Amino acid sequence: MWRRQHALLRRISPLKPPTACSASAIGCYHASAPEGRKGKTAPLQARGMVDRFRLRAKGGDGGNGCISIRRSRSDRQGKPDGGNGGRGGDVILECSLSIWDFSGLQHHMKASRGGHGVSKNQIGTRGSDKIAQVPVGTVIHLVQGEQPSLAVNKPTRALDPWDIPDTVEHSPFSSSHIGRKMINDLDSSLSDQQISSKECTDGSEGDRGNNNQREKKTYSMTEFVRTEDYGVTSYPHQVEADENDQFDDEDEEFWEDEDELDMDEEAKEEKDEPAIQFSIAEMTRPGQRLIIARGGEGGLGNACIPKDMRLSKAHRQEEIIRLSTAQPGTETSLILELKSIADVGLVGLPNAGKSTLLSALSRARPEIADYAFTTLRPNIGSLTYEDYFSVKVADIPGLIKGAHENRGLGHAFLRHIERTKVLAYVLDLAATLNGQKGVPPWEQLRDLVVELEHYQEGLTKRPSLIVANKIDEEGAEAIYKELKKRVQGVPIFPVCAILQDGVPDLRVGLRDLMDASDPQGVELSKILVD
Ligand SMILES: Nc1nc2c(ncn2[C@@H]2O[C@H](COP(=O)(O)OP(=O)(O)OP(=O)(O)O)[C@@H](O)[C@H]2O)c(=O)[nH]1
Repeated sequence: MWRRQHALLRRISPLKPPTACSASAIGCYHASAPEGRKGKTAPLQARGMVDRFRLRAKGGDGGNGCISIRRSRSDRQGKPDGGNGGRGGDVILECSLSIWDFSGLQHHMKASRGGHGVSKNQIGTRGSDKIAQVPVGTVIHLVQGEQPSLAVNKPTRALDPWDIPDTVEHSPFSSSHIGRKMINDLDSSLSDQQISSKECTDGSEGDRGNNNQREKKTYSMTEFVRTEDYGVTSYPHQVEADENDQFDDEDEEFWEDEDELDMDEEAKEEKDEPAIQFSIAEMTRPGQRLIIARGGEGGLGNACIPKDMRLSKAHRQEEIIRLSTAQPGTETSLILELKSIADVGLVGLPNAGKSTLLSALSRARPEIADYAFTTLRPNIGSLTYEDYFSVKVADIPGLIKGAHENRGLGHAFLRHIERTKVLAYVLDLAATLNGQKGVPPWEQLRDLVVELEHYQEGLTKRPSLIVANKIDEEGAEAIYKELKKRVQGVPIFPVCAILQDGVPDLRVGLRDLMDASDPQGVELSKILVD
């Protein structure tokens, strides 16, 4: 049990889980106090952000077509009247502004299967889709399976009974034309079977066909898209609830893998790494939808199978069985990663006043307290200028010296500033004042630059400025003067975030930096440290 929880914690956080065998500690980040500031540390709370998530998804299998003969007094020989099976549901990710991280997601998601066809030409129900909401800025890495595709809203042709979801409908006619088209589509999809399932990674042919080709022919409103950014999309077959899914437990193979995944998580992740296709898609706009696993097509009912197939009786029987068998849904294994999208990234040691500054600059109200690691997840605020120019500012949890060795909260959150255009180093002028055993601001700056460079080479070359915070504290003025002497090349703004002193100038400074044609980053050689 502990082993599984341990593996789970390792999976969602790059940090080492607590060593004590306490179930209550699961899900908490172990945050050590920064150097020189021991004593007050954040209480361990199970509210850490989940910004990396491993997800396995399976589309619902299609329902089988029905083979049935309807006889009557006047027609002793009878006519085929078996309905088509319904299509399985899709697993869909939807981008939402109201979601912060992946903590609400399930590691395994499965859409429900389509209903089987029934006699009297009744088609099976379409399986319900499974929709999960993810935050804006979600990047998707493909570990295994099919490329996800975006659902694009396009005018579609008139619905025929095959398209109507979630209903058992009477098919008005068993059109042999439709039947032939479906058979052709089915044949082409079977001949193009691709190896997508886990069992087939060794290159041998698998039973699972790639539904994509057939899918594209039958449904014209979906398109294969890679890493492209579409606007709000909608999907006509959406059904949220999956509670009454009578078929959920049927695919045991899929759920059996859960144990395997948890038990050998670390080993498996390492093994999988080389195969990962990084950043295959990004979800950047609210409402955007991405189909990550497709439902399988339903089998054909014998009413749809044309009589004039020129086959021997035995072969015809075989062919009918083949055509009436539904296709399985596709399976995918993904890693979701959250990279916030902001223009300005606030970086600083814990307690430097980043969250206070964010609340002074914007309407964001992050948690503020006088202990280190109050911020456990990134906060984003919006700074709007008089000309309605808007800048997004991200406040990430504090960095400490040695973060690249997994100290403090480590580098886990730096991905949130990877995309920012401008960096604002928030330095605490009061760290060494009033008997505090903190680090002087120029050393804070050096440590931050080293950590950022450890995370990503060249990151500190971005346009940067320095916020010398807590200028209101006694003795801070002298430290500020010393800082100006010791650091060259970037603008420094003295600020008291708590009273909002110097904040208007900082706003202008940030704007100038965004607009500047040749702004500079912080260079280690231009920081004088004893
Ligand atoms: N005197 C003074 N105190 C400040 C100022 N800005 C912030 N503080 C205080 O510094 C402490 C830490 O502020 P936070 O905004 O939580 O600092 P942080 O950098 O977000 O801290 P982490 O969440 O640990 O990363 C709080 O007690 C604030 O009230 C300031 O300008 N002057």
